[in-house]
Amino acid sequence: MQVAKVIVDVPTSQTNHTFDYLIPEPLENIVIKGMRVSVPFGPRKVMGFVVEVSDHSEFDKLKPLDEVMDLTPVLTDELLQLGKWMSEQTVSFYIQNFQAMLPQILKAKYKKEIEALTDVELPEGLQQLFAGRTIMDFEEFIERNGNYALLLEEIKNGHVQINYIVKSKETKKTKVFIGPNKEQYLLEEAIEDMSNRAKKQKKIMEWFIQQPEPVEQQLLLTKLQTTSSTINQLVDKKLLKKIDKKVYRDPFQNTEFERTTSLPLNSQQQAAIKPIWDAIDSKKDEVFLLHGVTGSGKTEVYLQAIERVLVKGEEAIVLVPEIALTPQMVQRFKGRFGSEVAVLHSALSPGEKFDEWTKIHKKEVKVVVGARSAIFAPFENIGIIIIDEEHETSYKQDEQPRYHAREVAKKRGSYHNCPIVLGSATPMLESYARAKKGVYRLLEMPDRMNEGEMPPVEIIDMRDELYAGNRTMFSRNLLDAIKSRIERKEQVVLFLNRRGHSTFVMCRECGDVMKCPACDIALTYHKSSHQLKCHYCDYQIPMVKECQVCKSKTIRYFGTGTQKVEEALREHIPEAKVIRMDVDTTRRKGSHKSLLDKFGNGEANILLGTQMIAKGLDFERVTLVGVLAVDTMLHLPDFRSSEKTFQLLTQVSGRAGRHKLPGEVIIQTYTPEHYSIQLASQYQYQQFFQQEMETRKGFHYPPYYFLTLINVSHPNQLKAQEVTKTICKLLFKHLSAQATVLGPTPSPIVRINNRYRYQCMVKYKDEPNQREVMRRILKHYHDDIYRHDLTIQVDFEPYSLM
Ligand SMILES: Nc1ncnc2c1ncn2[C@@H]1O[C@H](COP(=O)(O)OP(=O)(O)OP(=O)(O)O)[C@@H](O)[C@H]1O
Ligand SMILES: [Zn+2]
Ligand SMILES: [Zn+2]
Repeated sequence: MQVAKVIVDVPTSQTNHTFDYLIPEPLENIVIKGMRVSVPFGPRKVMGFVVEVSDHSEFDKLKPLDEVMDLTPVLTDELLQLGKWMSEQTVSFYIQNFQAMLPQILKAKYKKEIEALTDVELPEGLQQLFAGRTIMDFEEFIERNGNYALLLEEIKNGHVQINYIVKSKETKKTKVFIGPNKEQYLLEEAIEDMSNRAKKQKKIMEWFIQQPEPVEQQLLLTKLQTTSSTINQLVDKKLLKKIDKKVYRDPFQNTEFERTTSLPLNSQQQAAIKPIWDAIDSKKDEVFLLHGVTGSGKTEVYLQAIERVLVKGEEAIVLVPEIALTPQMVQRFKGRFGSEVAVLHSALSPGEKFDEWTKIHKKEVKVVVGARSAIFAPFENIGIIIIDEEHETSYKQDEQPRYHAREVAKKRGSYHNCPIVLGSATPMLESYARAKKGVYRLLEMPDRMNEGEMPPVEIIDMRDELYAGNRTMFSRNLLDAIKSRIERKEQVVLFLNRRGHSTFVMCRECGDVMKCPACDIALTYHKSSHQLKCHYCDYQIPMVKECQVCKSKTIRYFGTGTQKVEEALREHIPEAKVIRMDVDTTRRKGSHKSLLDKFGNGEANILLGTQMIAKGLDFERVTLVGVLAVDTMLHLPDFRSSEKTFQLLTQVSGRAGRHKLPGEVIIQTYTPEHYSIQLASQYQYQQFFQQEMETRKGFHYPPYYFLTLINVSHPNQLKAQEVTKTICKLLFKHLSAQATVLGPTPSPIVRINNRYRYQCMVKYKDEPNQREVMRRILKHYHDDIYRHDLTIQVDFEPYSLM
């Protein structure tokens, strides 16, 4: 008897354990760990993951499982273990974690087919079923009682493969390839016979004499500037032939990647890479923090570390934040490692994502470059994991499972005995503190690659502009500077902060921002009740009519959009050609790249955009970076707002003067004295670190304390509040006396979709049993959650406090 222990796709706290199913005889030894199966569950059939196969069960009368959904496991042993660990860490369901590791498409309904890949005779049992076809439905295989063992064997031998067919436009693409239909000397003869007028035809023929490999028709058309009718004429003459080829959907198919080779490293790069190489060679799961200023050559260090890994026959994962996963970034990895690289990010269609994942699964690639979820790449021989811009908050998933890619990376690192490299110009406070304590190994690259200085930063006090009668969003200096770049045919990057619209209130005379006396957090203006509130504690006051400091009546809420800025630019500098990049202009697929290409080609003077232009861009002619409204970020109700502002300013400034032309940065602000702005303008990471650490210590924030945030929501306000209150009480009772439990407090956004939201925050040093307590709380509310529309979200080490 064989029994499959299955985690079923029914995410509730009462089904969060394995269920036993009998493996029917024909599937014995076929069903193995890591495969998905279809099983009866109550009246339904559901999908489930096999996490173990055993020869006995504590239960009698087992139901048999229905069908296998995969013939090769989709999750490795390591990933199964990892999923279990993640579910414990994040207090989420096992099924959520396993699902999170797979491409979306595998969660949808799809059909499977079996494809014979060879002309060689297959074993009889299979050959019969195929009956001369190359493709057969998997359903048919089951109906006709096909032999699984035989099929598996042939999959292993590479003679057949399973294709997943999704009933939509996401199916595998076929493409028309053109290739020679005759041997080379016959083609040469044919050319001789052609009339002189057939120039176009000759050109194509010459191409295939040079290189006889079939090429995609589309590529041929663009390369040779020819037409499909010309090609068809040659096909009709039987000189060329058309071949239908199944191809992976390759999002970069039309991009050609110039191959690059390793650059000789300079001395600071050498010093940084040496310990990484050592860890690779000695298979040590050390965590490195590579702190290198913008333009210091971190990416080259990554590339050469990966090279070392590939030479050993091992694999590499590189994580890049979504918005930094620009064509320029992809280019650098594809340029160095070519078709060894798979790229995973959210702009890909589900089908494209699946194809990239399949390449990894089939071990056709050795390197994956991708956003957060690429950390689950099903490699089995990892030699290094690199996390670029490690301070980015997008590495934490903000829905269950709320995992942080850095923590998952460390876990995988210790499984594979490989180093982890965290890179940043502005490491997260937590990371730098760990490096200082020796938990991570610190590698510093303080100088820019081009020997250049960091571009000088000028801070403009917008209050002075106001006094001088300038009520526009551009200071006089910024306008002049932009005009001079346009004259000199240089380029400008204008950055506008998108986050934090109209939430905080500031005096335009003296720049004072209203803060909570107990939390050091900007108060948030609530339009509905006309109040100012603190989102960490209960403090609230009516909206003020005049500034508390200078008594001026010029109190304003903050917020401007990119569109407004574009209009204003047109008004003040009519001759400027502007490319605007924001959520609106980049919605269409490929528009991100085409806008950047346009800018790179010099088709515009100014690139105006939000967060998405702050990172990774490297344009030679950009000599001026302007920052329009940093204040919106500085005063978000978030204890990390100073840190985020510092990081952002440093990143944006890093876009200027990266090559031969010297750069300049202009920051406009109403609070020029703020230490984030001051220290960012002087590129003083160390001082910033020290000062910010003091603040965090004083207010009991990370890295001195850990936080846990519990968010409760319900359509009935009283219910949400009551539940939160009870949770606070329970936590107070069951956690140690060292933990502080704050709340219940209304969440910063009190109502979303007619649901009221309350939160409770725990600050603690060490609470080993808090996860157990949280699980018990969730279990306690099981009924309310599944029947009465209550949600409780638990977020350990939260990044978003909204
Ligand atoms: N050893 C080297 N020799 C010559 N040029 C180099 C070398 N290393 C890097 N460069 C070049 O220096 C420039 C900056 O390097 P890179 O983009 O890797 O820096 P970075 O630290 O990743 O920057 P950022 O954090 O701003 O993205 C690039 O144009 C890169 O090609
Ligand atoms: Zn004032
Ligand atoms: Zn407060």
